[in-house]
Amino acid sequence: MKEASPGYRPVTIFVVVIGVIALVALVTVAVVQNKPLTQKYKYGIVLDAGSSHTALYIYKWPAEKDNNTGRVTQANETCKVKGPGISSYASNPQGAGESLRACMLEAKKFIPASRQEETPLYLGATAGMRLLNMENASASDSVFKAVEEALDSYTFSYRGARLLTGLEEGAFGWVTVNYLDGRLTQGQKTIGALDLGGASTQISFVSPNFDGSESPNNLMMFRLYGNDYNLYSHSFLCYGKDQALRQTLAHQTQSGQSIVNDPCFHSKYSKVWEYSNLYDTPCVADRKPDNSPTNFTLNGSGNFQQCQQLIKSIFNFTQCKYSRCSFNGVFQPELQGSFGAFSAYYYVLDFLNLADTSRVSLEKAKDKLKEYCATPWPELQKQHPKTKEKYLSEYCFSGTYILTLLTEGYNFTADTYKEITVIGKMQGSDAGWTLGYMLNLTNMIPAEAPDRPPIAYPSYVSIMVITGIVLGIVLLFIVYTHSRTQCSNTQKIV
Ligand SMILES: Nc1nc2c(ncn2[C@@H]2O[C@H](COP(=O)(O)OP(=O)(O)OP(=O)(O)O)[C@@H](O)[C@H]2O)c(=O)[nH]1
Ligand SMILES: [Ca+2]
Repeated sequence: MKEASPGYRPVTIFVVVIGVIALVALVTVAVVQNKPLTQKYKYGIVLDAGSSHTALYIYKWPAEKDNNTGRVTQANETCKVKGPGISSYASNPQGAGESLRACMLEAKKFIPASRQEETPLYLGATAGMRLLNMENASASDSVFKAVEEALDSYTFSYRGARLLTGLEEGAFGWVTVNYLDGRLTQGQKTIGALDLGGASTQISFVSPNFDGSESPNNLMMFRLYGNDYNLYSHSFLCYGKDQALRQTLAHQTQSGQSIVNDPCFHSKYSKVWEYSNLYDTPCVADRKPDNSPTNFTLNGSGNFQQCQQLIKSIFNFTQCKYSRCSFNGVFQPELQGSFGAFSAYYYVLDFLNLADTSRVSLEKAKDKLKEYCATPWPELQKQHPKTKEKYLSEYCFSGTYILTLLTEGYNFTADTYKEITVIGKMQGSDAGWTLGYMLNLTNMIPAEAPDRPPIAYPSYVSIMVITGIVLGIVLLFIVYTHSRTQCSNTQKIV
């Protein structure tokens, strides 16, 4: 007798083969079709022509998705231009253009040749050039012209060099930190931005009751990813840390003395300043005493409290024509939410180990600074042999200035001080106005939220795979039961 075979008929085998092929095809198409292509990048360059120095930033983003959210990051280690800021080249404008050469060549090496022609290149100048423009407009024009000629000579797509307004500088810094922190796409709570430069300082934040009606000059309106923001921002020219220091020195040299005992510098520290040099800035020029000697000698006395008193003297708290003010009669709405503080806030507070504000309270910061300022200069030099003398000598002043600006100037309290995060880099990108500036000029932050596919890519693939497998099982089950029925029918007939 012949053994009972399963009795698969050719048609059944055909159906199974087709089913398996369809299943494999379904899964393959789902995975292959949606797999991201090998990543290619586009690039953008922004030069930050600050008062103290110029820095070059290269940004990159995936080539296929210009408009995607939160995908632009800094691509390079910041290239710092050797020498001073471009505003120092007033008497040699050509030198300003030439000074950018080394960083521009670095950018040429970094960005693939095939991408260079389409790479936008911007230069934005801030407070140093604002001051030069006030002092000598034709000199600032010449510097801009020389810089433009230099930048236009490279293969990149040069899009202009211009002076940012203080409002733009503050607002783009705010865009940068909120973009990097992923707070813009879904309309999450934003964080305020605190930027401390050499010549100016900015504060920017969203406050619920601020609509600009009381002080329209402080309003920057944005519509980003479908959300509206009324941003408050103010830039204090002459209140960056270098110009603030000059203001304190001007305050102490009003009678043309030849010796100044300065509490913001360490005991046994001494430095000779030329009067003509100190007063060579519009921030203090009109206060230059008559008949002053050529020089004065600054001798440090290292006293935090006295230093704080001295710094307070450069703020004017007496007049305010608004419902509330920070200082110098400038409107400021009530502080709101958390803040990110960068640039010199970071350099200084990080060096002084005061950057972690959740651990180092305002009171503790003051105590530590008191002790730090009281350290004699020779001892400090021994402790930090590698730190640049200029930076090292000024940390007592700078730290005291920061705490005074925040508390007396902007009205931060012990409680709200804890809400300040001191930021160096965020997701690998430096915090500062440059990224926000580029995102704005390249329209990379859409006003409306981009249309997203209803299902995210990983979920889509999972659904396709699971559905395919289920279909396969159902198919096999049908084939199996079908062949069983066939088999028993055959046996019955036999
Ligand atoms: N300690 C320290 N200070 C720095 C460093 N880099 C810059 N500074 C100083 O910090 C201050 C602010 O620097 P930046 O933020 O570069 O200022 P800027 O952009 O040139 O000036 P603005 O045009 O006013 O914004 C200046 O007084 C600089 O001299 C650093 O690495 N360490
Ligand atoms: Ca700056």
